[in-house]
Amino acid sequence: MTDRIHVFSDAQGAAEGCARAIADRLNEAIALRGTASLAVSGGSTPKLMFREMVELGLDWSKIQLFWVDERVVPPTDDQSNYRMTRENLIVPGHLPETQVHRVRGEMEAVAAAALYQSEIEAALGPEPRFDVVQCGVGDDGHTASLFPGEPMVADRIGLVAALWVAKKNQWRVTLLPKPILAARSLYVLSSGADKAVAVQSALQGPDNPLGVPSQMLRDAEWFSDAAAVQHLA
Ligand SMILES: O=C1O[C@H](COP(=O)(O)O)[C@@H](O)[C@H](O)[C@H]1O
Repeated sequence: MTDRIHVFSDAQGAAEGCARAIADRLNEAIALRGTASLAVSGGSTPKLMFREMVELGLDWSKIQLFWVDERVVPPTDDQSNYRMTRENLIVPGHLPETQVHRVRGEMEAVAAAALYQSEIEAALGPEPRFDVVQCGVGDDGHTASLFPGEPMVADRIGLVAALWVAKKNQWRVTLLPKPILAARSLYVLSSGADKAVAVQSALQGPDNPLGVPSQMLRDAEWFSDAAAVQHLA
């Protein structure tokens, strides 16, 4: 294991470690540039991290919040990444709505992706560099909404895409690798024994980014509990 992998005894510890690292990088960006940008992932893993971020007292008036990916569902839907973030970070942390740049999941997917890209470009320019991108890893090795077999994992030009994810029977909108890998700090939060095989494949498996899209995160900094890294050598 390398020093880029931070291992904690449990999911709460990993979430706190990741939250603190994110907060430090955002505070540094604010001190340097007066503003900061953060793109977060969805699913369920970031909930603990968001609750910790609320406690850290960040100056959200200076932080622009984006998402790594979104399910194309209304913002009130149980599956909405925005809804999960709203419940665990935006409302309890009193984030100003002006700082929140959500994917319009209630729109048709291609139009939602185009609108999201234009919102990113308006905030960060045509070659966006988020101060922090926080990714997750699915138990199948996906990251963002780039699932195994998705050729867009090789795209190094585009910023945002709409894509049909057959295994989820769902449209998604996702950041593409270029803006993810261009982040000033790229963090991965992964916890739980159900992630152990995916984490091992991502970090130490034979090179196969098409089959294991989270391999594109090999140079990122990882925050994991012991269960998720149990197969790492
Ligand atoms: O579908 C998604 O899954 C991944 C992993 O979610 P988790 O709940 O297993 O941690 C997530 O990173 C992504 O944002 C989400 O849309």
